[in-house]
Amino acid sequence: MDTLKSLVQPILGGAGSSSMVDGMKLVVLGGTVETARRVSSSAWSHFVNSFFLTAHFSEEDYPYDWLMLWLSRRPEWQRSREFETTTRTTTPGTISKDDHEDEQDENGSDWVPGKAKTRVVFQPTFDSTHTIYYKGHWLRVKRSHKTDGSGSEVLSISVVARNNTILKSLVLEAKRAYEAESIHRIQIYFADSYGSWRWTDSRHKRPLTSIVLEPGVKEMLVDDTKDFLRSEAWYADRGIPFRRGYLLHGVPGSGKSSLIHALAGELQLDVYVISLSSSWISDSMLQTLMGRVPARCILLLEDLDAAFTRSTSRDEESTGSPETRTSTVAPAPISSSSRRGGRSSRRTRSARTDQDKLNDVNTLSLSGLLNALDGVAAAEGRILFATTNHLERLDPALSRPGRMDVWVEFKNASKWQAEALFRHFFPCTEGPAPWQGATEADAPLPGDDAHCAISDDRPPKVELDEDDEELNAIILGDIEVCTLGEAPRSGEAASQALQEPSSPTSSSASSLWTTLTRTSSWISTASPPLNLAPSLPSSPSSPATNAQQSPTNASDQTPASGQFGASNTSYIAPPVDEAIAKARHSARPLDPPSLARLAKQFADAIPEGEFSVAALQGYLLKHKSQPDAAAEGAAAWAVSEREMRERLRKEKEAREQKAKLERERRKKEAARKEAEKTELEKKQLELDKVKQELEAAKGQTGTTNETATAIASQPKDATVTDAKEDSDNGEKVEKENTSDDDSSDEDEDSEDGDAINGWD
Ligand SMILES: Nc1ncnc2c1ncn2[C@@H]1O[C@H](COP(=O)(O)OP(=O)(O)OP(=O)(O)O)[C@@H](O)[C@H]1O
Repeated sequence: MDTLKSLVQPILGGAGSSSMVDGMKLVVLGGTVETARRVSSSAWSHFVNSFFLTAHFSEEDYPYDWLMLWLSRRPEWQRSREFETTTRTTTPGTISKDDHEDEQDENGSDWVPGKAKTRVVFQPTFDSTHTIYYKGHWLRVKRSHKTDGSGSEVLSISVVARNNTILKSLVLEAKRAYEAESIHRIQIYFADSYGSWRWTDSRHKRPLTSIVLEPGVKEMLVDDTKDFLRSEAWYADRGIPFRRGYLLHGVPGSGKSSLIHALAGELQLDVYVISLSSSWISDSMLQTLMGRVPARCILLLEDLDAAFTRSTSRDEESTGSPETRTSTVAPAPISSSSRRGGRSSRRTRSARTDQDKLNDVNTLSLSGLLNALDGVAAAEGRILFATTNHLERLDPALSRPGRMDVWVEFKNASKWQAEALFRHFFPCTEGPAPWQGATEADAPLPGDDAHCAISDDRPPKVELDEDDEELNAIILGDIEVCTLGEAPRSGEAASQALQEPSSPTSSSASSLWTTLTRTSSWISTASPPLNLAPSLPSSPSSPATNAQQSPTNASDQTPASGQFGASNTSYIAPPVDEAIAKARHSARPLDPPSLARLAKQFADAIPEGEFSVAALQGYLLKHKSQPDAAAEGAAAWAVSEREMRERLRKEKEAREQKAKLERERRKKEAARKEAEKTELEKKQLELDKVKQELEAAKGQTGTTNETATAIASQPKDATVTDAKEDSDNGEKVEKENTSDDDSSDEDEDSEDGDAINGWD
């Protein structure tokens, strides 16, 4: 202290202010204490943290969602003094009756099914640590933002434990809870413009029974996809990429998307959707997205043709071949003629520039798409579904086996579909058949007495069973029979089956046969179970055989064969939900004969293959509580709908004709203006020429004047005449210079001016 005093003393000028010294003492003391406190606190926190195990869960990964759901269900939030409420759905999105058990609306009335209500969930707040007791351990939970600048969230869970078993158990429990919640729903992910998959929607599973397709199609798809999912080892053994592609093509509103939705529910797979018509989709983006789909999922490429519509629109001369389409993607070189300039080349250059700009924004090429589908980065185990309304626009390279193994064509509704739709739409007093509530694939098909149903008691996830001979036989039956349709290979039974479609059938039946034959010919190229050929004739009750028989059966359902209506047992109405049956918006349940009669009346009134199923559904929706009116009014609706379509078609044609005439008029106008311009240019050139000639004449006149002056000095007068023929108007520009005319240069200039004005 004396030292300090001796140091401070000179500064204070010897005044020796003791209060100043005391103040400084306090500052030094305080600083020392604070530093000691900080050091000890940091050391303590390091010491404590060294006992904690910490797991971090990033928002982009699935466990984050599992854990957030798990956390939101923890009772701790009821007591917590700090929590966050949100209506953002990161959970499977279920809003079940249970969620609303103790909810009442503002009026105090209970929540009713169908009434929209927003669920509020409680979550840990950001950047604060929450403590949760779990299985004898205290968990420290913290939500924060990543520090990498991405702004995405990370959830950190710490626990004092010797190993990470408790954390593993926590994640597993959260996963199970999540799956239990999502068991009745499918998760939809959409590709975003950053190359990531964003969870977008959670939808209730759509029962396959609600999809009305010709018999055999759904069954074939369900069997084929299930078989694929259980064949991983088979593919691996043979070195075949474990991927399968399905191409659903056909008219709009025929059920392509609905079928994929229903299949996803049936297979318990999430759906990852890429719309190829998105402007931001590029080769590299597609590659990234394909590499990021999980191993087991449905990857849906919507509007497959849209990508190539864009390509062709970039280059009208595109032939549609892969090379051409690919080449359109590369920036178009500016031709030498356009570099030269000139009006037309300038126009070309501006068009090229526009095209370059477009290419910069959108660089999806066919080769890029093909690579993404089956390149090294493409995920294994995924089921690819692609939809298109324009099959003809697809390149063969896209739809070859290996990329698109199974093709299914969707057409406008047949009479059979119309009847089935009606039966599905209106409730029936009779209870559901034993197989109802499972999948329609499990339900017997017409003529199938000993259908080998897949157990109703299915586990939530598709279990793989390599030794399922029955299923192998099913698939094999499809393959062999339908392959024989193109190249007979497998025995008498199949040959007979092949002959069946040649019998007179309805168009719907033959279309189905086409579908199955084409489909199965693809299947035959890649499906695994080849070792069971002899089992085909011995498995007549398999869905494969059903599929093989369905063309004939489908034809049996047509009015021509008298099987419509009451005797049509191939489509059984879904079970009646009591709540729906009682509700006012739904029709009173019909007894089976009435339902059959009305369904037949409805189907009879609907022309074969003229309206989409979506259109029929729209009509039925208008009469959802009046089945009689729906059946009776169907014929009139079909007529009015046809008339309306005809009117719309004519209006469209008229519009197109008008647009065409307008285009032609504009074209003519442009041509006229162009001709005028050319004419003007020509005149300008001629005028320039005349000017030059006048200039020359002026020079000559100058010389002549000199001569004239010389002559004028002579006794006899002389006259010099200069005349110019006007080539366009035939007017003659004549200039007379007499030898005694003392015209100056200015006079001649003014004459020139008059001549130019005359051109103008
Ligand atoms: N075969 C069908 N069975 C049951 N419902 C159908 C069927 N076809 C269409 N629908 C109904 O019509 C609507 C449109 O169907 P969906 O979107 O599946 O047709 P799409 O073929 O995918 O059409 P697009 O090609 O225009 O995308 C849905 O509400 C669906 O319920």
